[in-house]
Amino acid sequence: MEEFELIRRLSPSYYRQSSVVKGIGDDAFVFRSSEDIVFTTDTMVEDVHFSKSTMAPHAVGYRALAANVSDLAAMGSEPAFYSVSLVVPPDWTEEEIVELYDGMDELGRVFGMDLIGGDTVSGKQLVVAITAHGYLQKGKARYRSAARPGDLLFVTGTLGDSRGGLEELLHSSPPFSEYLVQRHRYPEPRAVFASRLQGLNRLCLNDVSDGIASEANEIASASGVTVHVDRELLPISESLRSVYPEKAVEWALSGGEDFELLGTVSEQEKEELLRTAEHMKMRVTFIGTITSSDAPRVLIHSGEKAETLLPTGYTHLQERRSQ
Ligand SMILES: Nc1ncnc2c1ncn2[C@@H]1O[C@H](COP(=O)(O)OP(=O)(O)OP(=O)(O)O)[C@@H](O)[C@H]1O
Ligand SMILES: Cc1ncc(C[n+]2csc(CCOP(=O)(O)O)c2C)c(N)n1
Ligand SMILES: [Mg+2]
Ligand SMILES: [Mg+2]
Ligand SMILES: [Mg+2]
Repeated sequence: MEEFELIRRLSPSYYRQSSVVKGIGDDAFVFRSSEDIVFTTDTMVEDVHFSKSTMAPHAVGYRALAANVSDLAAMGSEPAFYSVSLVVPPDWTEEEIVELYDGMDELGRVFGMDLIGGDTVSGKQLVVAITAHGYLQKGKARYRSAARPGDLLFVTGTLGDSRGGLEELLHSSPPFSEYLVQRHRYPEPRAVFASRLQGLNRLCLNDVSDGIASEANEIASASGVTVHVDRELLPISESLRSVYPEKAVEWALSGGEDFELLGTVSEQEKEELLRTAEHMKMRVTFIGTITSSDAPRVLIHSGEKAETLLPTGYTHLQERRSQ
């Protein structure tokens, strides 16, 4: 495999976004805009975010882009572009890299996104670093700091399935549940839902990459509020409950990589949010409330009992913290 020939093979033959001025092929990409623009970047590394036993190249590409689209959704934006920096180890073939790009394009197509450039270098492990861009109506970015006392806490889809799927892939052959494996490999970032909510006056959004224990704490800190989560209301799929009954709640809280949206909405705008979800046949579950606070935190309630929910979940570089 040779760098320039690979780039030629990976370059799109046309662009879906009409704002493209100069696509792949010069020193950089150019587009024209009069709207607010969102930029985000997330990276996937072999043997950290996936391994050859958990995911085929197609799913690696799909999920690397899905993680980025999920952050565009969490800002309320409409996905438009992505660029890809690739570190390719010797054991990955050209066909596997092409498959990885096919996986990205499968998701890119859903949102009308264009691949607009990137970089290709050789190295020891596969690394896919994506930067994605989205459009926003002016002033409509959905911040973690937008939660207010009296809001309702909601989450899209179901939680913990991705962690269940990973367990299946690492420890159970054949897997008990194809559904869980699919949810791990092919998450559905909620960008259409988020961009259809641009009419709401105020909305707080955060996407679930590390688990809601972590994401709810980010909302509490950024907004200066207490987030209350009701353990009994967590949306957990039938599959996860039946295959991993003892682990389901723990993984719903801190399994991570669900790429659902966790957010807060006012009582007044709740109905519009629900109507939008129903129209898309997408599950939205209200799982708690927001109250004012001098010390931002997350409380998890179970019947009469309430305890602090700490931001547990996957944290990179954790072993270096004490150094
Ligand atoms: N190495 C870095 N250099 C500069 N900014 C960074 C770096 N890593 C993260 N950030 C910034 O920190 C903020 C939070 O990033 P973080 O990656 O935690 O969010 P996320 O993408 O929602 O979470 P996750 O990576 O778990 O999906 C973002 O504004 C991000 O751009
Ligand atoms: C082979 C393999 N081992 C472990 C995991 C679990 N995992 C890796 S990164 C992450 C959190 C999100 O990362 P980030 O903060 O970078 O978005 C999780 C839950 C996996 N997916 N594959
Ligand atoms: Mg990130
Ligand atoms: Mg995020
Ligand atoms: Mg992210």
